[in-house]
Amino acid sequence: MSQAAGSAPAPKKVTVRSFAQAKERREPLVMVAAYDALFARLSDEGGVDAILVGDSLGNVVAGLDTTVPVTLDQMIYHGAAARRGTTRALLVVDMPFLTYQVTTERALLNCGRVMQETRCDALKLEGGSPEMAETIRALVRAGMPVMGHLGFTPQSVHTLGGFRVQARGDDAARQLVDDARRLEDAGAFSIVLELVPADVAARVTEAVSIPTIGIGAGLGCDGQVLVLADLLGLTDAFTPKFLKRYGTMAADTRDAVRRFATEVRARAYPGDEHAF
Ligand SMILES: Nc1nc(=O)c2c([nH]1)NC[C@@H]1CN(c3ccc(C(=O)N[C@@H](CCC(=O)O)C(=O)O)cc3)CN21
Ligand SMILES: CC(C)C(=O)C(=O)O
Ligand SMILES: [Mg+2]
Repeated sequence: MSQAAGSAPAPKKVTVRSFAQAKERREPLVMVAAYDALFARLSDEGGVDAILVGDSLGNVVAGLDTTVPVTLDQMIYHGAAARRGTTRALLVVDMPFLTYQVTTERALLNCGRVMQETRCDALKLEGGSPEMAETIRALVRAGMPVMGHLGFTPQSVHTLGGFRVQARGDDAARQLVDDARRLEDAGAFSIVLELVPADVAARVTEAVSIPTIGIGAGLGCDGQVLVLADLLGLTDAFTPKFLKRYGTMAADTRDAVRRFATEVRARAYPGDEHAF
């Protein structure tokens, strides 16, 4: 395709195919979780490969303790907003609790609604049971790309007994490898590995030909994901070991609000230059 003189080449749109190629070429994949057009656009411009409309929006946006109460309508609202800010990155939407676990038929209908109403590129589902694999197989057959999610699966926090590292020990590690192979066999194009020992995540990554995206899973994964608000330093009460903050936006925001308040109270804002 021709290119206007002087303009930078248009970055190629990321697809599930380019995800597979990244693993073959050993090029790390970069994903962030973002929930609206504003932060999706900034992430897209920052050059991420994928934007996840995560159900972590329950924690970050809605002030909940877990992702369990997040609804399908909420995911659709945020997914459609994030779509409007995303041009290059692959847009993935988390399916929320109980919208895909009951029957394969209900999963197909709910996932289809999310794809049609948000125009996202793919969906993410938690879990690696044989039942979940069969649901994923049906979704992929119907034309819906699926990213899996293993290790700590936050929608099961109550049965897992808290926010804890998973697959510690040889039996649990073997189980995780089996689950990952089952998801690959069912047609998942990628797998998030959350809160897993680094050596176990590396074993899983070697055992499957689809890319693994880690969060609290070490350097041996094929890519990394963080919640954008966390990496920006907006969520300063959230302090898991895996988190590295690349910004100080919580402090920056409080400071900016304080300065605005100070200037309003001092009648220093608006100045003549801000008035008509
Ligand atoms: N803002 C935000 N960021 C996230 O990464 C995130 C959410 N929300 N909500 C959904 C899930 C929940 N997540 C969590 C929540 C708590 C821990 C946590 O407390 N981790 C301990 C593990 C302790 C252990 O077992 O050793 C840690 O120190 O990392 C980790 C991930 C990740 N996801
Ligand atoms: C942390 C990522 C993987 C996620 O599932 C979310 O943001 O909801
Ligand atoms: Mg999630």
